[in-house]
Amino acid sequence: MTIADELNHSSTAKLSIQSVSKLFRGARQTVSALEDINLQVEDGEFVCFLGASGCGKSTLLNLIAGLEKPTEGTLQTDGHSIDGPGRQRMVMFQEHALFPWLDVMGNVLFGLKLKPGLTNDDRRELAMFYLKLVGLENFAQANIHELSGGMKQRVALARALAPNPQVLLMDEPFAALDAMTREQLYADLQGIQQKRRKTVIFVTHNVREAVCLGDRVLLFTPRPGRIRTEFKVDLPRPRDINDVAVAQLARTITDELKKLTASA
Ligand SMILES: Nc1ncnc2c1ncn2[C@@H]1O[C@H](COP(=O)(O)OP(=O)(O)OP(=O)(O)O)[C@@H](O)[C@H]1O
Repeated sequence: MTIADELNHSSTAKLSIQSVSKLFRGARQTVSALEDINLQVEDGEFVCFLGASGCGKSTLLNLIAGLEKPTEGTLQTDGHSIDGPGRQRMVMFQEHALFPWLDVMGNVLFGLKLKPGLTNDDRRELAMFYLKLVGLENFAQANIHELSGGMKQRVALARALAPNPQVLLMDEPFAALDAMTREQLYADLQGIQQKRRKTVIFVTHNVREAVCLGDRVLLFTPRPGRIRTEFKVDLPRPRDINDVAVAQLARTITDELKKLTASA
């Protein structure tokens, strides 16, 4: 791909998960982290995984990332088997996992290191494009320790987006931030998704966050981890987390989650 292709075209892919189970076998016990997971995610769809601790949300995200292998079943993007990590599926974690010895630009460039067919100037242009997208164009030379928590997560987002992955995997990316910073990031993330549409899997415990961001919210229950039901979110965008309609749907989902967890 040329730099023009990179800038003008945002890659995305369908995700297909069929009959996936995951067992963690330990010396003393075996944990059924996921059982019989079937899921189709459309090109450019934003899907939130919601559920209590230990119901397998992160395990499923790690399987999609290729960081873990399923015990049974198959995972594919656009018909291609997922059998290891790759730059088509980038992960963003709760802790920014940035390199403190590199500046902001260096961190975003790191994500582009393995991208073939680009000159160093191309890579810098791309990195700057993504820093602008997350509102950090004036901080390219800043040190990581000079940034606030929200700014660090913006750098992590720019780094994850820069290789132009088909799928963006976000594991509670805003959980450690204060409420006001989070609200700003909800708005920004929706804006970014409008400009650079990706297939997004977003893990959260926060029901309102899921309703604010997701096209679809999947509810998980534990032991064994299963997807029990789903809600389509048809509210207009951009959504505000304090909006009455968001709060109402969040209430309905919370009630359902409580029922499911009690019966699990
Ligand atoms: N590497 C591992 N080895 C053994 N057990 C594991 C491993 N990873 C996860 N588990 C177990 O699998 C189950 C699902 O864990 P997972 O982290 O996927 O849940 P989760 O829904 O993401 O939880 P949380 O919301 O707390 O992050 C849990 O019982 C957990 O203890």
